[in-house]
Amino acid sequence: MGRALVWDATCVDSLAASHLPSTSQKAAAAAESAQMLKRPKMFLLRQAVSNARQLAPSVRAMSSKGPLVDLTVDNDGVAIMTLQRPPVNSLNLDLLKEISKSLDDVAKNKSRGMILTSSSPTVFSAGLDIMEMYKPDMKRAEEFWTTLQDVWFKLYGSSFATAAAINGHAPAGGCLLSMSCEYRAMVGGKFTIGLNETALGIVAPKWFMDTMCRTISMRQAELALTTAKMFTVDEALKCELIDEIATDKADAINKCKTFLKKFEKIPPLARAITKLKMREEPIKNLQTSRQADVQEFLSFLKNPKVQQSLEMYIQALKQKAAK
Ligand SMILES: CC/C=C\CC/C=C/CC(=O)SCCNC(=O)CCNC(=O)[C@H](O)C(C)(C)COP(=O)(O)OP(=O)(O)OC[C@H]1O[C@@H](n2cnc3c(N)ncnc32)[C@H](O)[C@@H]1OP(=O)(O)O
Repeated sequence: MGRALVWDATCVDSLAASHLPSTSQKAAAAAESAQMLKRPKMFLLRQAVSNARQLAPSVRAMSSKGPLVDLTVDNDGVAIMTLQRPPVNSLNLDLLKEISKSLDDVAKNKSRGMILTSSSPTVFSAGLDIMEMYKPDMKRAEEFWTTLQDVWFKLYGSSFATAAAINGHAPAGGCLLSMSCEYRAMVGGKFTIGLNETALGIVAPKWFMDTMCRTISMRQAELALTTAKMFTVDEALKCELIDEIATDKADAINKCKTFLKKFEKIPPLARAITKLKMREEPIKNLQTSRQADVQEFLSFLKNPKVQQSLEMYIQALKQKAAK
C-alpha cells in the first residue's frame, strides 16, 4: 500500500552488430549482457531507496552478534560500530563476517549514520590478518576475500552516512576501512595511517587504490602507494587523508557526530543518491571484475615468493612484539 513502483525496461537489439557474435553462439546472450550491465545500477538504487528513511532515535544494543564487533545506537540515533578483536583488530574471516552482518543491521535499523571505531587504545585496525594469507586453505581464502569485497561494497556503497573515529594505527586494510567512510577524525599522537602493501611485497588491489585516489589527490596517492607511505597524523591532515585531528577517542567520536549532524536538514534520499552516484564508478568496476579479483588474490597466495615475503614479515612482526 502506498509504495512507489519503478519500471525499468530494456529492449535489446539482439541483431545489432555489437551483439551478433554472442547471439550467434548463445540464445539470449544480448539480453543476458544487458541484464549484467543493469545490475550495479539497480543495486545502488535499491540501497538508496531502502535506507533513506530515518528512524526516531533511541538507545539500544543492536546485536547479539558475538564479541568481535559491538554495535550500539546512541541517543541521537547514530550507530557506533566498535571493532574489538584484540590485540590489533586484524581483519580475519570471522571479524569481516561480523562487520558485514553489522553493516546489514545498521542499514536495516535506518540509523541516522554510523561511526566506525576500535576498542583498542592504540590500534584502529592492523589491516588484513596476515595469517589468513600465509599458507592458507584455498577454500577459506576465497571466502575471506569475497567477504572483504562484501564489506567494502556495503561500507563504501552504504546509503547511510558514515564516519571513522580513528583512535590508533590504521595500516593497509585498516586505512581502507576508514577511507571507505565519508569522514575521518583521527586521534593525534604517534599513530600512522596509510596503504603500506608494497612494503610487504604486495600490490594493493585496484579498488584499494581507487578508494585512496578518491580520498587524497591522485599525485599524493601514487607517491603514497608506490612508497608504502605511512602518514603521521599531521601529514594525513595536510593531504586530507583525514579531515580532523582529535584529542582522544571521545573527541574523535564527537567530531564524527558533528559531521553527521550536517545531514539533519538534507533530504535523506537526495543525500544518499548523490553519495552513491559519486561512488558509482569504483563500485561498478569491482562488480564487473569481482571474480577476476578473487582469482588474482588466490593466485597471488599460491606464489612461493609471496609466501616467503609473508613469512619474513610475520617473523619481523613477532620479533618486534617480543621486544
Ligand atoms: C591481488 C591482491 C593481493 C593481495 C592484497 C592483500 C592486501 C593486503 C592488505 C593488508 O591489510 S595486509 C596487512 C598489513 N598490515 C600491516 O602491515 C600491519 C602490521 N602490524 C603493525 O604494523 C603493528 O602491529 C601495529 C602498528 C598495527 C600495532 O603495533 P603494536 O601495538 O606495537 O602491536 P604489535 O606489533 O606488537 O602486534 C601485536 C600482535 O599482533 C600481531 N599482528 C600485528 N599486525 C597483524 C596483522 N596484520 N595480521 C596478523 N597479526 C598481526 C603481531 O604479530 C603481534 O602478535 P604476537 O603473537 O607476537 O603478540
